[in-house]
Amino acid sequence: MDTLSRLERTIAERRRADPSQSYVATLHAKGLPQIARKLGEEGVEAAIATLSGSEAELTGEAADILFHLLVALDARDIPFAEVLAELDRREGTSGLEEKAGRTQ
Ligand SMILES: N=c1c2ncn([C@@H]3O[C@H](COP(=O)(O)OP(=O)(O)OP(=O)(O)O)[C@@H](O)[C@H]3O)c2ncn1[C@@H]1O[C@H](COP(=O)(O)O)[C@@H](O)[C@H]1O
Repeated sequence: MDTLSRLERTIAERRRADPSQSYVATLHAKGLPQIARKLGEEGVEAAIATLSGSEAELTGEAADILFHLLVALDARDIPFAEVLAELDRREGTSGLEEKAGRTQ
């Protein structure tokens, strides 16, 4: 099992844990708005690190954003496999075609 799949499984397990013992459970106890807020914050922090952070800082922010994205997907009951399937669907199609399809 790969790293993201293992993390996805851990996050699903920790969802119902004691919030005093689990960061994932703490996020769930605070609700979907907090889960969405953390994902947004991590996105901004990753963007800032892209512009002005060290390689280590951007690597850390990238890990944070993947973690918080998996928490958000789990909270909405969307398997990560569905995201991968969507990427597979786009494979071989130019990003410009994809963009044009979305604006039609
Ligand atoms: N990969 C992660 C992971 N990455 C980042 N984080 C947490 O995400 C938060 C990042 O938010 P910030 O940088 O804003 O830090 P913060 O101010 O402490 O966060 P907030 O209090 O504002 O939420 C930090 O608290 C990190 O500890 C993670 N917490 C957990 N995991 C994984 O999830 C598993 C389950 O964790 P628990 O639910 O705690 O058992 C762990 O074993 C890890 O594998």
